[in-house]
Amino acid sequence: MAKTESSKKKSQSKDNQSNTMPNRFIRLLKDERTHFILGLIVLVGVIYVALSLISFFYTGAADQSKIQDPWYINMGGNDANIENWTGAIGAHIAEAMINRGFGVAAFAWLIFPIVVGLRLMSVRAIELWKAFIYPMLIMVWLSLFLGTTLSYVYKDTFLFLGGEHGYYLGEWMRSKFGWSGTVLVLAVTCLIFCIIIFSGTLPFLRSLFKRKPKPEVPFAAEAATVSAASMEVETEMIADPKENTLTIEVDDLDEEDPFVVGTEEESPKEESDFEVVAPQPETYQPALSTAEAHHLFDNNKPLDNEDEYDQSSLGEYDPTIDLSHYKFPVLELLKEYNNGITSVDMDEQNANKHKIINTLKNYGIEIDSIKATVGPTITLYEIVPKPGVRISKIKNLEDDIALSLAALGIRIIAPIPGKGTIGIEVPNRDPQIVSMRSVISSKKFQESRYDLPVAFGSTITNEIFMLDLCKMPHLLVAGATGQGKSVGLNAIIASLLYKKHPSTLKFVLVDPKKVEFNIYSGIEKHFLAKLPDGEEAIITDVSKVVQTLNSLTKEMDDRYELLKKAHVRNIKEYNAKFVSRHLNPEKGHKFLPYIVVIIDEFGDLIMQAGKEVELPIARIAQLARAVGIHMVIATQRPSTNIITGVIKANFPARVAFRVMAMVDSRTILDTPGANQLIGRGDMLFSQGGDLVRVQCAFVDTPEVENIVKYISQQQSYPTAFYLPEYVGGESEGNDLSDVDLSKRDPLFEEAARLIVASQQGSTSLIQRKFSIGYNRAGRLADQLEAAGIIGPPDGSKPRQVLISDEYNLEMKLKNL
Ligand SMILES: Nc1ncnc2c1ncn2[C@@H]1O[C@H](COP(=O)(O)OP(=O)(O)OP(=O)(O)O)[C@@H](O)[C@H]1O
Repeated sequence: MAKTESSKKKSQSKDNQSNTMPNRFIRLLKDERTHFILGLIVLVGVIYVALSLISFFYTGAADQSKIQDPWYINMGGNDANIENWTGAIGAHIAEAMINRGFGVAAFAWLIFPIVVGLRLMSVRAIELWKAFIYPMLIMVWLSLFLGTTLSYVYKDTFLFLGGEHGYYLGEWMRSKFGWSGTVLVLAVTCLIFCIIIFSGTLPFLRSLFKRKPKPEVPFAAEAATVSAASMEVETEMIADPKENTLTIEVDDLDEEDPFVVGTEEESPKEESDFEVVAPQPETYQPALSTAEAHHLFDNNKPLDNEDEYDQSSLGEYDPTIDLSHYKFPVLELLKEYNNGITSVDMDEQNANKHKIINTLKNYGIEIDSIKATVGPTITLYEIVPKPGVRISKIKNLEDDIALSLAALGIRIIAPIPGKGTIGIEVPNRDPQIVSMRSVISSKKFQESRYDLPVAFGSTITNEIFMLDLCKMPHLLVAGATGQGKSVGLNAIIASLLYKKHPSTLKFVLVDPKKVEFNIYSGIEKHFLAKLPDGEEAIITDVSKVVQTLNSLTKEMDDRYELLKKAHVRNIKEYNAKFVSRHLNPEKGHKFLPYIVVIIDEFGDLIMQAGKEVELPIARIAQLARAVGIHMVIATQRPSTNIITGVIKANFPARVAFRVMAMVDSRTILDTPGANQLIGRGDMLFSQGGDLVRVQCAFVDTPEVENIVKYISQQQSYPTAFYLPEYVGGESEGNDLSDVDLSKRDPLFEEAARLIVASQQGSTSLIQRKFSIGYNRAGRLADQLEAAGIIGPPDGSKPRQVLISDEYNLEMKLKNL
C-alpha cells in the first residue's frame, strides 16, 4: 500500500517536472506545427519584402522625396502619401536594400530566407550554407558590376542599379586599379564564380583549349551526333587521331533528369557529367599488303633473317636452316569483319545511364559520378557512389539492374580492383566482332617478344589481350557448347602459327570429337608431332591419346636428361647453348622445339579413360614447364569429376566461356561470373585470382583453311615431328596405374624429402633409413614414381630423381 502511494507521488512529481515552463517551451519549439508556422511566417515576410522591392521600380521615384530617413530609425516620421504597395515600411526596406545597398542584386537576399522557410515547413531540405554563400557572392559581384558600368547615370536617376555598395566600391577600385584593372577583376571573379557554381564551366573551358576533331577521323562521330541531336543532348566530341581514342563529353539537358537545379540532393554537376569513352585498338592498322606483311614478320622472326644467316656462318647454329625459305602467314589470309573500330550509340548510352541511375536511386543509392567505357561487345559503367553507401548493397542489385536494362550478362564488379569505383558491365545492343585480323595486326602482337604469344582478343577497354603460354604454363578452357570454345582454340593456334617458325614449335592435337582439328592435317609435316607408328597426326582415338600422353611424359623425361647433361635449368637456356654450339649433337643434343598439346573435349577422355589420361596429364602439367611442353585442355563439361582437384591444382590459368550454372563457373574459376557472360566469344580469363573479361577474337573456318593452305604449300620437313616411342607400357606403366596416390604411405613425404635431399632414387636407401621391409619400401618407391618425384626403375642403377631441390618438392607435395 505504502509502495503504491510513493510511486504515485513519484509519477506526479515527474509530471510536474515535465510540465515546467522551459520544458513546455522546448516541446513547443520541437513541435512540427511550430516549425511549419514559423516557415510560413518567414515565407510571408519574404513575399512582403519581394513586393516592396518590385514596387520600388514603379513607385521609388515618387517616394524618394518622402523618405528622409532611409534606415527608418525615426519610425514616427511623416509617412503620408507613400506610394509603395507595401506602405512606409516596405518603401524604407526597398530604399535601404536597393539604393543604399546592393541595387537590383538585393533580390539575392531573399533566397536564404526562402530556403529557411521551406526547410522549416519540411517542404525541401537544401543545405543552408550553399543557399547563403552563393547568393551573397552573386549579389556582391552583380552590384559591383552594375555600380561600375552604370556609375555615370547615378546622378540622373532615382534608381541606383548597383546600389551605393556597387557605386562606392567601383569608385574605389577605379581609383586604385584604373578601368582596365577593374574590368579584369570583374572578369576573373565572374569566371571563378562560374567555375564554383556551374559544373559545366570547367569542361567547357577545357574544351576551348583542346584540339578540334579532324575531318579524316570520322568514326562514330556521325552516329553519336545523329543520336545526340535526336535526344537534344549537347554533345561535344574530342577525337585524337594519334591516340585513336574518342572522348565524348555530354551535357545532358534532358528534362527527365532527376535533378532539380538549385537543390542539393542532386546537383547538376553530379549527373550531367557523363563521360563516354570508346577507346580504339591502340594501333589499328589497315590491311597490310602482302609485301609489307612479309617484311613485318620476317623482321620479327627470332632466328630467320639474313643477319642470323651471317651469324650462323660465323659459327652459330640456325635451327630454321632446313626451312629457311619458310614464309610466315600473311594478314590477307584473315577476314576483315568491321573496320576494327568501336562506334558509340549515344542513344543507348544515355538510356542505360538513366536506367542505372534510376534503379540505384529507387534503392536509395545516390551516386557522385558515372562514366562509360564502350568496348566491342560490353560497356563498362564505372560509378562512384556517394560516401556512406555500402558496396554490398550495390552488388546485391545485379538482378534488378539486369531487369531494368532488360539485358542478360550484367556483371557487377564491386569494387573494381585498383580503382575506387564500382563497375557495371552491360552488353551492347549491337556487339561488334573482334576479328583475328585486327588482333594479329595490332602493334602489341607484332612487337611481342613472347616465347609463345597467344592473342586472345580484346578487353572491354579495347586493349589487345595477349599472354605468353610459356608463362602460364598450361591453360584450362571451359564453356558450355556453342559459346565460342572452338573458336578460342583456333585463335590460340592461329596466333602461334603467325609468330612461330616450324622448327621452333610443334603441336600435339587431340580431338575426340574428330571434327574440330581435322582442318590442321595439312600442316602435319610443318607443325605437328605424332607417334612414330601413328597414321594420323590429329589424335582422335582414346587409346592413341593415352599412348601419346605417355610418350609425351617420356619426351619430357628425355628432355630433362638433356637439360641435366647440359647443366641448364630450362629449355631456353638449353637452346641458347645449343645454338651457340656449346652442346655436342653427337652426344644426343638437339635443338628442342616447344611442344603445345591442345586437347579438345578433355571431358570425353576422362569419361572414357579416367586415370589413364588424368595421371600423365597431371604429370606433364607438374613438370613439363621447364622443358617447353605446354598444355591447353578444353571441356564443355566443367564438372568436378572432370576438372578434378589434381587438374585444377596444375592449371592455374583458366579461360571460361559462358556456362549455364553458377556452380560450373565456380568449378572453373573458383568464383561466379562465367554464368553471366553473353556467349559468342565473351570470356573471362583468370590467373591467380584476377579476372579479366575479354571478347575472344573471331577466326572462322575458311580463315583457318587459308592459313593451313598457305603453310602447307611451302616446303616442309619430310615427316611430322616424331615423339619417342613409349616402351614402359607393360611393366612399370601397369604397376603404376594400380598406385593410388590418395592412399599414400604415412612415410611418403619423409621418403620424398630423403630422396630429393640425397638425390638418390634408391629403394634400399628408403628401407635402411626408415627401418622398413623391402615390400613397403618398394611400394613407397612406386608411389614416388607415380607422383613424378623419381623416374622408373633402370635395371640395377638407382632410379633417376626428377626433382632437383627441396623447394620444388614442397610445392609438389602441396599440390598432391
Ligand atoms: N569470338 C567470337 N566472336 C563472334 N562470334 C563467335 C565467337 N566465338 C564463337 N562465335 C559464334 O558462336 C558459334 C559457336 O562457336 P564455337 O563453335 O566456338 O562453340 P563451341 O563452344 O566450340 O561449341 P561446341 O562445344 O559445340 O563445339 C560460332 O559459330 C560463332 O557464330
